[in-house]
Amino acid sequence: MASLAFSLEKRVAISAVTRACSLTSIVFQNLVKNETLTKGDKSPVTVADFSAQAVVNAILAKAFPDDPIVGEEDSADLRTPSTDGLRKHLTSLANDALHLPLRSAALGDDVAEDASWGIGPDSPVRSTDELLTLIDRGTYEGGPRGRMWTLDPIDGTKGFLRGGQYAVGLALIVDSVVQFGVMACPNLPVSSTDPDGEKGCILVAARGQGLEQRPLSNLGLSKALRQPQTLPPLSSIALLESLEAAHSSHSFSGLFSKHMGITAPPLRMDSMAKYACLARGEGGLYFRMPTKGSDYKEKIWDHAAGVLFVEEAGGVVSNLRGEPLNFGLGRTLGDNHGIVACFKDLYPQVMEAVKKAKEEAKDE
Ligand SMILES: Nc1ncnc2c1ncn2[C@@H]1O[C@H](COP(=O)(O)O)[C@@H](OP(=O)(O)O)[C@H]1O
Ligand SMILES: [Mg+2]
Ligand SMILES: [Mg+2]
Ligand SMILES: [Mg+2]
Repeated sequence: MASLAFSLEKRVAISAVTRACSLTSIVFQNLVKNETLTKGDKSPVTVADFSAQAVVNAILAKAFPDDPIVGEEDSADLRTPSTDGLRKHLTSLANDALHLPLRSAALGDDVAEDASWGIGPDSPVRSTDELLTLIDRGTYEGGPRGRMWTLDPIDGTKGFLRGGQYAVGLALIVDSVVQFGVMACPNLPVSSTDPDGEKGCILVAARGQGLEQRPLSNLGLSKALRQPQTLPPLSSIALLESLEAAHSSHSFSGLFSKHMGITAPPLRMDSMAKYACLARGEGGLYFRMPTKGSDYKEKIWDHAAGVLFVEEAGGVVSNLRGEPLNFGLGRTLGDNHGIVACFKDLYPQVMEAVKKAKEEAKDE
């Protein structure tokens, strides 16, 4: 990334998501069962989701005080007497992450942190009330105009709980277009060709400036990423999809794969790490189809950074009608017509197979 566009956003965002990851790892190692709540929509949320949102929002609030934030979590469930213990734990986790030593320019100027963002050992201690208020900075409604951040403090909470893939995802949207994004994936192998090797990476992209990856263990080590430029044979393509059958129809993706001529088994994993994998050249295709009868609307924080990564890596993302995803409709992507992301050259074939799979599904 040679250009200076979004260089401050990049330093701030890397600082924020890596500090959030330090606390999610600690929580995973000491996971206390009664610190996982079930939300109104029946999905899980843990003390790590809330604390990570507080940390990222605290840093954004200092560095970009005028920018609104569309974040997944809010503090309502934390303001009841039964969550006293959880609130206390959140307060210590968030303060510990914000007080970690400042990372200096020795790592490289583009990741050097700044004490004016309210971080480092000398930064103030935040009270529980302040942290709950910071979580609620994420309640912005979104919309078509202006600058806004969108944050998923833990994407793939189910993956996080089972020791699988999860991500901390943060993106900057300007006038409905995702311009900048970061994604930290603590359980993702640094090298796709060495699945048993070092795990934990952060991917960063700014529109028009490409995609890069750094190991979480050494933020100074940046590597540019691009999808392979030549279309791989269909026999080597695997479809990336949710592990959770309730999040994406596995039966429809099976039909679709048949019409595509994909023979490899699907690559199922939790979270937006699927976008990171695709952008790194793994799989070749990411597919998401609402289950029958579902009225779920996709959330902007689940897709913003990932869509930018795939586009910067030379791929294409659309809904299953062939329309681009619209990040200017509010907190959701609007009516849910599924999502597909793939190599550009593969896209016409993909849309043809979607059409055939839809026709076949109609007859079932
Ligand atoms: N019925 C549903 N259909 C599609 N996505 C859903 C869903 N219920 C929850 N999700 C979203 O799926 C995300 C996880 O993505 P994936 O299925 O690719 O692992 C969840 O993010 P969180 O874990 O941040 O809540 C949640 O936003
Ligand atoms: Mg959630
Ligand atoms: Mg999510
Ligand atoms: Mg989440």
